[in-house]
Amino acid sequence: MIRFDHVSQIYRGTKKPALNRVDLEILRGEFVFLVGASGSGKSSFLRLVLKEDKPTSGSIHVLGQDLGTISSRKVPYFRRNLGVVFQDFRLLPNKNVFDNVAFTLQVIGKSRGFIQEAVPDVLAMVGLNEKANRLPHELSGGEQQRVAIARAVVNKPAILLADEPTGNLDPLTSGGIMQVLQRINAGGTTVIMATHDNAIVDQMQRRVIELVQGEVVRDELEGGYGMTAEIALRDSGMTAEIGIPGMVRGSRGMGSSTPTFSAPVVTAEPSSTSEAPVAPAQAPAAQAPDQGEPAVAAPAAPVPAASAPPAPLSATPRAVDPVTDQLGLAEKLGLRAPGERIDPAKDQNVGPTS
Ligand SMILES: Nc1ncnc2c1ncn2[C@@H]1O[C@H](COP(=O)(O)OP(=O)(O)OP(=O)(O)O)[C@@H](O)[C@H]1O
Repeated sequence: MIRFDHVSQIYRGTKKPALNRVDLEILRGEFVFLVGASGSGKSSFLRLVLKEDKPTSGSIHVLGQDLGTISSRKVPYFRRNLGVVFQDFRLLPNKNVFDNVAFTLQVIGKSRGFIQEAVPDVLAMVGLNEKANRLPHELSGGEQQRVAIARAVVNKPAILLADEPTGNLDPLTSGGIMQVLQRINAGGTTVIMATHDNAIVDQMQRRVIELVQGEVVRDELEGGYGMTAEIALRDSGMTAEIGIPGMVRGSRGMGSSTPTFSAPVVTAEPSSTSEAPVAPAQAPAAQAPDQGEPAVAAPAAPVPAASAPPAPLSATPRAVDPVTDQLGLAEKLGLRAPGERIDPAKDQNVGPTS
């Protein structure tokens, strides 16, 4: 599903590779944590999967396509297979929850009927069906992240890329977000999550790929956060305890005491706009536990497998252009090829009918 062959990334003006001869394969349906100290190359990896950057050397295959040969005209179509979630949510502040999620579908030209069915389904999946008419600023941080996740998966992406999705949330709220991501993964979507959240990684015991200075130093099927990454985390003062409902905090995974390299794991295939993004409602440390965090509805069906608005993944906190209009944002998110037109009739009157 995703294969990196000898991939290196050296940014212009730098000497040290952000990624250094990375070889790995991620199979359909896997849940993978990307861990490593700040600057170890996690976001660079995600940007390459999204074809937001081109590697300096090596080849990348995603969903059977050699990213080196996809024409720029086809990139927006390729990206519709990928959903992306960010630490800072990036919701459209003047649109309600329904319309934030519907926006992705409108941009790719889905019919009003499709939107009216798909959006409530995905909002129920993330536990927000009661809040379809709320504006982002009327939601807690955890709820805003659920909207962002709903938007990312409403078009059933095969792959969900999450760049520190719990980075702005308190531990309890983070646990709720992880439940949602687990549910999405259980529906068959491959999830790749870059994180500094050692407690989540230790608790989930999923595949862990650890990067140190752009090199894969550990690739474990059921790993913990790992000592190298943890030391870096401790030095930065960013540690947390979490509680993922239904999960017992287990012992550390092998390799947590000493970073070891093991061959990439093989797991079984699963069965199966004028608005700028809104910033987190509260600062991470100051945010109170998400009291209104909804109990998430049981998955009625496998979660829709593609497309978040693949917004650019950037290494540093992203500056937001407040004057970006919807058309510009859609193009920027890679949902539409530059110059591609959409039917304006489909762009209007999308919202809950009740
Ligand atoms: N656009 C860029 N131009 C130059 N250097 C870059 C660029 N983006 C990233 N880098 C450098 O590449 C290295 C890897 O950065 P990257 O953002 O991938 O790390 P990261 O593991 O995601 O870090 P963090 O956890 O802080 O988000 C760092 O040394 C960073 O400074």
